[in-house]
Amino acid sequence: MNPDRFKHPLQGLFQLFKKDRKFLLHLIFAAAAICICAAVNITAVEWLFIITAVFLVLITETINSAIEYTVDLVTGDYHILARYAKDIAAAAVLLASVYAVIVGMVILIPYFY
Ligand SMILES: Nc1ncnc2c1ncn2[C@@H]1O[C@H](COP(=O)(O)OP(=O)(O)OP(=O)(O)O)[C@@H](O)[C@H]1O
Repeated sequence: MNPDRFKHPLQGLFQLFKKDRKFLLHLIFAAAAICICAAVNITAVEWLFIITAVFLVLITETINSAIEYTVDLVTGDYHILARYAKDIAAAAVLLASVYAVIVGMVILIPYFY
């Protein structure tokens, strides 16, 4: 098995931790959500939804960062297509985050009322 198969993705994650504060922020929110879910003892199916939501946000943020690097590599100056590409990539993160908030609310609110 090629060791680079893991080496390069792990280097990518390291770069994300180093340069992308939003990725770290998402991780902190995810950790907080997971602690609350563990405290109220949610069901296995509910865990699946929470974990899916967490990974969806992290994956979209990862792809968003890759798109930002690629756009910056290709365009030095302002370009409307660069703006569209970055804004649309950011929109993917926003949609995933909205999904995560909805899932969190639907699952957690009943535990508090
Ligand atoms: N080369 C460019 N040409 C036109 N608009 C750009 C360009 N680079 C960035 N922008 C605009 O500025 C915004 C912020 O871009 P930036 O590269 O700073 O990413 P960011 O602040 O890390 O964004 P995100 O919140 O999506 O991670 C983009 O969403 C886009 O609207």
